[in-house]
Amino acid sequence: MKDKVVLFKKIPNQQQQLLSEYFNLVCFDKVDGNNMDAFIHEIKDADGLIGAGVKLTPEILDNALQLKAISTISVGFDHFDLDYLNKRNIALTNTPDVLTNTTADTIFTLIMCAARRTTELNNMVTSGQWTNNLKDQYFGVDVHGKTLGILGMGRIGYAVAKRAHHGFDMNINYYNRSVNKQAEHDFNAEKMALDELLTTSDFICSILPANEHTDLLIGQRELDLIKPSAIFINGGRGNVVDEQALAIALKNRAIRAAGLDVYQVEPLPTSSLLMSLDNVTLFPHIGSATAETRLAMICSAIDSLKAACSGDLTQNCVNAENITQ
Ligand SMILES: NC(=O)C1=CN([C@@H]2O[C@H](COP(=O)(O)OP(=O)(O)OC[C@H]3O[C@@H](n4cnc5c(N)ncnc54)[C@H](OP(=O)(O)O)[C@@H]3O)[C@@H](O)[C@H]2O)C=CC1
Ligand SMILES: O=CC(=O)O
Repeated sequence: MKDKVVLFKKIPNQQQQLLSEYFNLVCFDKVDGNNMDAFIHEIKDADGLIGAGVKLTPEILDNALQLKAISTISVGFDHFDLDYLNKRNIALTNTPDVLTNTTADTIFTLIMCAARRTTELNNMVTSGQWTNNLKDQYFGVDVHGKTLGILGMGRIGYAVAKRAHHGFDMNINYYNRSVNKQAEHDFNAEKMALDELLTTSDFICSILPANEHTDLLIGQRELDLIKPSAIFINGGRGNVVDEQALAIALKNRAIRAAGLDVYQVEPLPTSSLLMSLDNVTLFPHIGSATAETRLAMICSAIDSLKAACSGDLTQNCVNAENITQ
């Protein structure tokens, strides 16, 4: 008999068809407060779940009595309680690698936009205020040749460093727990303590995942260490940074500018101070959002779910070592 799988995100028909050939499939285009009861009813006898954008709490998953595997269509998995999944012996798979280059492209776009003030200048043109040759008060700063400090030299950090080093002649510093020998070899990257990286970098770029050690890693004390001429980028997770303290630092020009794709609360509330600042570029969490990459993520998530449901935990299973077969 086929395993029962509940899909909780709209995916293209072709990929949905693939899933239904392999599994007994139940589909939800999305799950929210309006259809949570129906979703909970369907997961009661499900073997697998696949989707994105829903925080599947222990309270919800307690209803899924025979669940073997969850496949999240994202590389980040901080919206799951891993200890709980381990206790329940539920495998969790994610989608690393296929989104690395696209996310690095997005992060580099933020670096460029923040440095060259593209949002501010675009608004100036479209509001009809471009009436003369621009004075130096509108000039940006160079990116090439500067020092980039990367928080989180993992897959995406490495891909950002590659663009920065080879494309823009940037010096690369990084903060990580482990040494990234590849980055040190390929880009002459230097591993540093956090404080040293913050005080010496012209661009600081966080691509850290959310975990208990990274929560509010960049608070007021750390922001105070950043050079007033420096630019702060966050493409990892919003809870790494004290967003209110960052907004105040930007407002006071204690930091030149910022480029953000992720926030403590998403979607970013309209009441956020960040919304009223002209020295910040705000993206709506679109790091991996190209047509090609989102499709690749869906395909990867399907392959990993098939593997995990059949007992093969070698494909992108983040808690393989805690699952007993
Ligand atoms: N904006 C967007 O749309 C996207 C955001 N992301 C985010 O980017 C994150 C990174 O993705 P990816 O590069 O593939 O993941 P990796 O696991 O390859 O990289 C994460 C890096 O962070 C480091 N790290 C983790 N915890 C700490 C810590 N406490 N202190 C210092 N360093 C730490 C890790 O090294 P070490 O453990 O040795 O310290 C590792 O080098 C994802 O988890 C996700 O949250 C990903 C894709 C798209
Ligand atoms: O934030 C996106 C992800 O894939 O993680």
